[in-house]
Amino acid sequence: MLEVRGLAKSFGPAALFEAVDLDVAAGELVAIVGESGSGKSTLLNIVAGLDRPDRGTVRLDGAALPYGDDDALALWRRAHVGFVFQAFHLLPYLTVAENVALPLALNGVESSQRLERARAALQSVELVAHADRKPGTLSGGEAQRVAIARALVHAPRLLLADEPTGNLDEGHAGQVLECLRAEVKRTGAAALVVTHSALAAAACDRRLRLAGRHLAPA
Ligand SMILES: Nc1ncnc2c1ncn2[C@@H]1O[C@H](COP(=O)(O)OP(=O)(O)OP(=O)(O)O)[C@@H](O)[C@H]1O
Repeated sequence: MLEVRGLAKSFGPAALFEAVDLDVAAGELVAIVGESGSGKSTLLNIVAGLDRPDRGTVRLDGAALPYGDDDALALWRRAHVGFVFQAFHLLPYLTVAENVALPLALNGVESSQRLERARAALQSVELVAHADRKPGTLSGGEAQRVAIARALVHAPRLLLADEPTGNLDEGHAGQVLECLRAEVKRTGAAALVVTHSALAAAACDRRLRLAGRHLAPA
């Protein structure tokens, strides 16, 4: 479903990576590991349409990302990508359900349908009982499960997670990884998980290492 071919990126004279190839199937979780500074987040950002490659192509369901057109790229990202960040990035002044509904508003879903879909997404991550609370009252693990519900509420084809367990202790990390895995399998999204955590990498179906400017099985 996700098809990356010959991807290259440099900042300045030294190449961060070159000729990166990557395929991710529907419902598959692939971990990207590698030393700090090897370019994992940059690779994720290029696949997300937040950054552009110097060379190479990224295709989703056969369609190439429109890197040459800012407006088309923003629309593509909004419709097809769900993002989970290390620091959750929930808006503190909105309720949990309102946070989860945000991607629906951005994608033009009618307001009458948004709350119902947000509650269904929260049901999937077993947090519907917390729908009316503010994010500040949740544990880290709960906050990240809300972020997973928000990332998937608009049924994106691609789920991208950058250090999703980086702010969690091992117990919460385990719950979040179980949730992430179950949700990816349920929705059939293709998932890329950038991580330094052996626990998180082990929860994925495959592990790839970015090192020496190339991506290879870990
Ligand atoms: N916009 C930018 N301009 C210049 N250099 C950048 C830019 N973005 C990233 N870099 C550099 O590219 C290198 C790779 O950064 P990146 O964040 O992709 O690495 P990473 O493998 O995700 O690291 P970490 O594991 O520490 O998060 C770093 O040396 C970083 O300073």
